[in-house]
Amino acid sequence: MSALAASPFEPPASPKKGGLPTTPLLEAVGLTKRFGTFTALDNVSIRLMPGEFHALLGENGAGKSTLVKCILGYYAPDAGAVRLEGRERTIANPRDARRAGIGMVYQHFTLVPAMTVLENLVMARADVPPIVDWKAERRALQAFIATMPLKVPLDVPVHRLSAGERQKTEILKELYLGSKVLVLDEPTSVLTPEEAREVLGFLRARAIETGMSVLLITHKFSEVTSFCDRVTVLRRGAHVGGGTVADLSTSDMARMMIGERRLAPVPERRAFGPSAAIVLDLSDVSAGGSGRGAIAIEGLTVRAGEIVGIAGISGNGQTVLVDVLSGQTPAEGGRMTVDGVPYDASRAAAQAKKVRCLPEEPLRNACVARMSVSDNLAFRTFDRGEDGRRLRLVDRARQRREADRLIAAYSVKTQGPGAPIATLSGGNVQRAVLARELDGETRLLVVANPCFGLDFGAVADIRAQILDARNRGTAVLLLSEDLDEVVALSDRILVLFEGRVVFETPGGAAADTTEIGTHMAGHH
Ligand SMILES: Nc1ncnc2c1ncn2[C@@H]1O[C@H](COP(=O)(O)OP(=O)(O)OP(=O)(O)O)[C@@H](O)[C@H]1O
Repeated sequence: MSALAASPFEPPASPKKGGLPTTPLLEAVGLTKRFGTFTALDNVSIRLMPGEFHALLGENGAGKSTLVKCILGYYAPDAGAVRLEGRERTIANPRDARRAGIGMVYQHFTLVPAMTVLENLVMARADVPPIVDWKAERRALQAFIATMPLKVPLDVPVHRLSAGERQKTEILKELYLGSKVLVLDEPTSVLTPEEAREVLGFLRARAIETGMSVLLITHKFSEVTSFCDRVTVLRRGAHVGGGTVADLSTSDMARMMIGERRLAPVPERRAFGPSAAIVLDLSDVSAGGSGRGAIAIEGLTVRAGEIVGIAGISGNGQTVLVDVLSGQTPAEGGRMTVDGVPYDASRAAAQAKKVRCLPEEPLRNACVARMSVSDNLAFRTFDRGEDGRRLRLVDRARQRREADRLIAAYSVKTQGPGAPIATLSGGNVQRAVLARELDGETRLLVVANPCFGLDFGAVADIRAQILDARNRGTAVLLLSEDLDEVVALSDRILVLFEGRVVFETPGGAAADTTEIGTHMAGHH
């Protein structure tokens, strides 16, 4: 690593946490990371003071994950250094980071599903003895948990926990392991608004109390303004601004993130009367056995030119519903039709009926990670000619032209159509899959959490695309854990609770979110 330059920082934020040391707990100076000829991180510096809650903002692909992966030892930076409490430290791998007291909570869970919370927490320790004294461990852990306002059941296997409980367990694990610097990658995306406030409020209080520093990667300005002291903004791999949150408005931060670029305007809603054709019709559809997440849907219809939003806390049947509609799980009973004809969700039926599906976690569920962006964009059409007829040989040149067109039309940030899709940032994988599924004529579109992990500019783009599809007459079934999104996009909202539709209400301004929330929580 290069010699350290003087750090390019303004003086630390106001000394409101009197008594805390003034040496930064962690300082990354001039970090640069290249992938081939592409510079993902260009001379970026960031400083975390003890007790500070620091937000890391930037569009999808700005370099946020690359920065934290360099700090945590997943990547070796090409230049720059990391200092801990004023001293330069080489963090060559994640284990070094753990030893140095740097922990991270990822968007995706890292707990072992079959093990209990207790087992997960104990086994995560760097110094697990060969023979574990479970009684003593339990006592120690119980004493630790008793001091924590976040509660999780110790003896329940992780796979039985709700998404919110798992997220809390991940955070407790980091605290139990004694992390002094905690990096959180969009931790609230799986939490209800209430849980999000609970978790962030708790961490903020803990930072002030213990001097721990928190680095929060987020796309939600409300989390920055409510919980964070300072912010660092990245754009195209470079540090483009930052400062004390109290001195910045959300439009200041937005401008740092995207410059003067304008957001996609919200398309006007075209009126389709109540007589528009019913496209999707489910009656008495059951699937998923009798366990958690199973569905038993008496009736659900979506008409042409209508967005029907499914609101619900995750784990109430959304995944099984999407799996049934996309042919991943067979329905165990009931009847499913598209345009009045029985529908079995096979690839042939989906193609014939122009049904498209965007599952959640597209990199895992809708892509082959090691294949190129171009191949992934072509999955739906690779064996079809321009006239839709089946081809015997794949037309590579056409596939490449199509990939170039989709990459441009949907602003997918990639080093080129030949790059493996796994090298794209999370938000850009989402854009690529949406490009594939939204392009062309669509009769029925099923989308699950379409804006998960997207920056605010991308959210505006994607929502506009979904509304445009509706205005062209596509029937849209939108499943989202983001209630604001369901309300904003839907013509009609259904609440899914324990696999059943328990409530129906119009969307938009007419929707009463408190009433919807009550039904989501199971109070009918
Ligand atoms: N292993 C890799 N190989 C090649 N390019 C990569 C690799 N990892 C990241 N990149 C590129 O570096 C850039 C920064 O990606 P990064 O994941 O850090 O963005 P991000 O700000 O975390 O985005 P998001 O908000 O979408 O998660 C992107 O253009 C991405 O394609």
